[in-house]
Amino acid sequence: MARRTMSLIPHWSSRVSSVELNGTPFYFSTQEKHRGEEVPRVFRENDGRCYSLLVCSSDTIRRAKFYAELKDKLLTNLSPECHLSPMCSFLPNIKDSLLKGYFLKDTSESSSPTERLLRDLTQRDPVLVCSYLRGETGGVWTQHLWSDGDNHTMQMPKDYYVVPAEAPEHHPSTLNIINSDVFYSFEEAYQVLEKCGDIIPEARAVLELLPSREEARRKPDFPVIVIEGLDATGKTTLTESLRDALGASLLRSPPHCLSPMRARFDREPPLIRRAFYALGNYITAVQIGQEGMKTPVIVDRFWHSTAAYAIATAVSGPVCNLPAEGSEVYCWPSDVLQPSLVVCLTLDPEERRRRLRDRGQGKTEEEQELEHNQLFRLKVEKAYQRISGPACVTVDASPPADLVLQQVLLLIRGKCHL
Ligand SMILES: Nc1ncnc2c1ncn2[C@@H]1O[C@H](COP(=O)(O)OP(=O)(O)OP(=O)(O)O)[C@@H](O)[C@H]1O
Ligand SMILES: Nc1ccn([C@H]2C[C@H](O)[C@@H](COP(=O)(O)O)O2)c(=O)n1
Repeated sequence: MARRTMSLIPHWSSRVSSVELNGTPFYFSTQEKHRGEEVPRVFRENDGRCYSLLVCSSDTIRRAKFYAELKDKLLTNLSPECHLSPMCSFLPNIKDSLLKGYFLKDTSESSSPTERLLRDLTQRDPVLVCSYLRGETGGVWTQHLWSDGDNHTMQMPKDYYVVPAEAPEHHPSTLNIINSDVFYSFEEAYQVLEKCGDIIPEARAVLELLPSREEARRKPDFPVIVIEGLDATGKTTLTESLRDALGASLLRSPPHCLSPMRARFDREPPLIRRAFYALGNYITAVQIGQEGMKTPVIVDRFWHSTAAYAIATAVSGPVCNLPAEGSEVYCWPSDVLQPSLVVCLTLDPEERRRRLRDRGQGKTEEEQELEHNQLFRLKVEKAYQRISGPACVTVDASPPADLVLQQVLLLIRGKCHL
């Protein structure tokens, strides 16, 4: 913790903080001198005490695990007069500079219980705490960075004034996507699961099933057609019909061999969960390489799904917060086999809900989230459309199943000479 804190201090006053109040971000920064700026929105009309908690550790697994637990830990131990809002701190436009945490307003009578809890956290956990004090007149607020538990002699910077800051050009939640949410090489995803081996036994089981990097890149002789789309858009129905119509092999990502471990990884924080799905694509790629030497191959979900769901989860707020079209975030990894054609099935939300209802099966938490959260669904669809190399061809899946099949067969015949 101390090493990570120390490395933050030289750039401390260049950092911008964002606090989300009812889904809207409010930005503030800090500076040594006060030049008459107004009080940032989050501190206005505030008669409570304010604190910020940012999770920071150079150990990425520890950081991800602790952030995932922090909210529950705070809600369980803080008094009901404490109000938490999601918060982050970042260096504008600097990749990997995002720190996530919570902003805490405490309106209880005594500061002691909250401060005792926060002090305990700084001593045991990878968290950086600041308290904010209102000046006598209420016209200025200052930020005080607490020293961490294991380094009492650390030279702390002086208190800073907090002032409003402009919204950044790129939404802060996009800064850490690469290799935290989306993995662009086998090595990067492998390293995450390798580091988890001691705490998640299933991670070791996954590593044992992995192929070599060369195997995952082997290009088959026959065309490879990937079918993508949200849950219940008709992927299973279509992929099975395509298999029969083309005499093709049918594969899926994640592959069947990972099914016993999947539920465990679905409960893990995004860093670990996404590394699992990323590695699943490399196993499927090897199977494609083998089957594709004998027959055409149809694949139910592949890298488009892994990237689109990860990006949509990582980026908070509306669709316009997503990285713009052409961003490197949407680029296909150079070590994953490129399909000949990717088809993305789309369906209007009402019909999708009807099909989900009719099917009535259990769903992953993320799929339940999709059902409830229109914004998330729009972000997944937009991310699908922005992924390039190969891009996906969108097909309306609302006609009857045999018509959807005919339309996709036409696309395949046009693109793959089958
Ligand atoms: N073109 C269609 N018209 C009407 N109903 C359809 C059509 N295609 C599929 N369905 C029905 O919609 C439901 C969902 O289809 P399916 O299981 O193929 O979707 P899926 O995309 O594979 O879902 P998941 O990703 O959750 O596995 C099923 O009950 C299926 O019979
Ligand atoms: N290649 C893949 C396949 C799936 N996922 C994730 C994305 C969703 O959370 C979920 C959807 O899968 P389904 O319920 O349709 O089996 O799995 C992924 O990240 N990469």
